[in-house]
Amino acid sequence: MNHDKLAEPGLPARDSFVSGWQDRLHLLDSVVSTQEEAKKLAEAGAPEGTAVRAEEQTGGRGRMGRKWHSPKGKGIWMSIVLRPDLPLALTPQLTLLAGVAVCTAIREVTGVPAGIKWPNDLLAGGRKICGILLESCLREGGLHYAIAGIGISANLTPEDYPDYLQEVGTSLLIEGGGIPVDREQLTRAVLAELEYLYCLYLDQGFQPVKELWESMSVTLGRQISFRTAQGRSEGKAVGLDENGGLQLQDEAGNITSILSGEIEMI
Ligand SMILES: O=C(O)CCCC[C@@H]1SC[C@@H]2NC(=O)N[C@@H]21
Repeated sequence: MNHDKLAEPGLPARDSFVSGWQDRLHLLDSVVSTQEEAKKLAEAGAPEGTAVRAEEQTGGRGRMGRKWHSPKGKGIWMSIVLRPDLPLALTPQLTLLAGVAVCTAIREVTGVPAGIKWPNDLLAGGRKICGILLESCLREGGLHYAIAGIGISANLTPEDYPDYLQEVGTSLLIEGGGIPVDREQLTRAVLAELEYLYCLYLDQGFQPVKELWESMSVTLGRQISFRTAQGRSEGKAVGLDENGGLQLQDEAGNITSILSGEIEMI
């Protein structure tokens, strides 16, 4: 890992940071899912930062077994190999890290005021513009590698969305007043941000990522409804815990964390 790129102490010198991950990008045309393509590369020993982007996914997948709509030439459908030396319990932090990186890149390149809904959705205008899927491969009970899948709805028009996504999905094109996104520029920015933040994380731990995530969150301060084994429950989102779980405060002031799952902001 390029620790020599990080200035010490404090935050790294961003201006002098040169991304190497941009040179490890494989561009493909049509694939079932870039997650599978990245896994093949990881199994063959590809170094971390190796990325696969496809023009189209015929079987793009989201969290919880959902399909991910990935029409040809319209988005950034990309998966990146990560090989952190990390306890399994901390892998959710990587999802949050990826969210911060993509949110930063989107704001910088397009000016669209994206925000992060815990844990991994990027929203603009209250609708989803990006989803992140982190899949872990285990070996001998530990993390062997992780694949960070990033789906950014860049240049989709309203007509590109099937009926079931019309109300919930949007794109950078729509939210940016009809200005098409340069997908190559945004891809490079995402990889540079991701590499930078990942180096920072390995060097300094979760705290800097946590603070950035909290500053970009559209979840904090909101009343949240979430599903538990006992049914639905509610609380006010007040912060992230040290593992990346969402801290919720109930009416009595008690704080508990949720580590995974889906929330609704009410
Ligand atoms: O919000 C979600 O449910 C996560 C969506 C992740 C989609 C991306 S697109 C690139 C990569 N390949 C996939 O099949 N899924 C991820």
